[in-house]
Amino acid sequence: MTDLLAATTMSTAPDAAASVDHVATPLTDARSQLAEAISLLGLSDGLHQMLATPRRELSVAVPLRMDSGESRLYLGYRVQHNFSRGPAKGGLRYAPNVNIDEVRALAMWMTWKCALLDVPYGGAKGGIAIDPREHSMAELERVTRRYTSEILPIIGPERDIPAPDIGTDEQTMAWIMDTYSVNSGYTVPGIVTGKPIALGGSLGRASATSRGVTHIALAALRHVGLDPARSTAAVQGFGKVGADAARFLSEAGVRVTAISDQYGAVSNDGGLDIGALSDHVRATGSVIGFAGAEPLDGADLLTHDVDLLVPAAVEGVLHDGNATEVRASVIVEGANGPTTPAADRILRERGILVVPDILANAGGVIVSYFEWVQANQAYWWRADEVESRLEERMLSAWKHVLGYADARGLSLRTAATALAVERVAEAHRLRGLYP
Ligand SMILES: NC(=O)C1=CN([C@@H]2O[C@H](COP(=O)(O)OP(=O)(O)OC[C@H]3O[C@@H](n4cnc5c(N)ncnc54)[C@H](OP(=O)(O)O)[C@@H]3O)[C@@H](O)[C@H]2O)C=CC1
Ligand SMILES: O=C(O)CCC(=O)C(=O)O
Repeated sequence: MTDLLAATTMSTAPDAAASVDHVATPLTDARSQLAEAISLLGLSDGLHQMLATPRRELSVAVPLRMDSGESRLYLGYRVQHNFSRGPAKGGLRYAPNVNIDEVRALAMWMTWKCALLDVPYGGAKGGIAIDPREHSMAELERVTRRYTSEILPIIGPERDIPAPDIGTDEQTMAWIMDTYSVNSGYTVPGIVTGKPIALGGSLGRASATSRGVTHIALAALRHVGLDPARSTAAVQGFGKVGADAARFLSEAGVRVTAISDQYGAVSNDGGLDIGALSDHVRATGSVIGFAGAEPLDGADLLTHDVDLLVPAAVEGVLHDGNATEVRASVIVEGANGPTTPAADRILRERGILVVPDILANAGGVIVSYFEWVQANQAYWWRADEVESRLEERMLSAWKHVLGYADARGLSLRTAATALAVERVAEAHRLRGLYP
């Protein structure tokens, strides 16, 4: 067995995992989840090695001329974890702590997400280690165009299709589409998803991840016997996913009592006014100081006394240091990788239902798939068509994962990962790539 798999196996052993959680990284977490699925499915070491290793990855140096005339250099990455079921697909992240191992983990999770939802893609992810808040729009445009030029040889509407993630948005996608199209000599709308509607984006993509999170959250609350209209929720992160998830939950009757961003949190036991909070964030850049709430420590949001917790920010926030303190009955992962394997074990022992990222936040990639299909056919769907097809896919996957988990006594994460890995393994076997 290679060192890679030896390390993976070690991190799944209960004793080792308990003692290494404080050094867990998204990549050790992702590999540990894969190892568990491989062992459950009885798949070979050879296939395990193949699925633990990205098929292709590119590291690029991205020079940026600042508005001041000064030059800076940023590191960027694009990792294509797997494309056995179709083109690689996944978001592009701009954040200061982006690194190759994080991008590898995020790309692997994309592979499982697409397989689980039966979207005909493999998994990819990209990132630049840059803080977008420190840059003007002109600087962000230059850095995006240069990064796109650097990764141009490996992306394409039939190869690898980027989309927004942390720190990027539809404007970023428009610059990528334009740079790619200029190099191709014609307009290629299918090169990215999550682009502006005016450039061939899909109605409903911007809010799709949050809509999907909400469908799953309402189903999960009902599953544990809680009436959403009498339930409370806390949401970590008030960005593209968290803000709309808070809004949709609130519209569905859930009382959202606490919300955080990277600067801290606010709470109101009577329920936060999400519209007013959004106005405050637009005006000030943070939830901090919102007049309709009390200040709350950002870390305390995760252990707030609520029925539903929606982590919708970054990886590894629920770990063995705080999982024993979580008071929610249901956790629905809007973010990718917010729960470490050690926290997963603690939460399961405590009877807390965790709906994993690869199921809960799949709404984004589902509507990205719809957008790609629409762009390729140059035929656009109505918003209600997009939304009803999204709901149908989310709830059908939820029932499938729940049934698989119940029948085998598994957690929802183990069930979802096993179902996804099984589909990817089948694609490898059918294509003759089964070692
Ligand atoms: N966008 C999408 O379609 C999808 C996104 N995801 C995942 O959802 C998560 C959020 O992505 P997205 O909403 O797009 O990103 P955004 O950049 O739009 O928002 C991220 C939010 O997280 C907040 N945040 C960052 N660090 C912390 C922290 N330590 N504690 C609390 N809040 C924090 C940010 O705060 P601030 O506002 O202060 O910067 C911001 O509100 C990521 O894990 C992403 O991979 C998953 C599926 C699809
Ligand atoms: O919409 C997409 O293609 C991918 C979104 C994404 O990055 C994710 O689901 O984590």
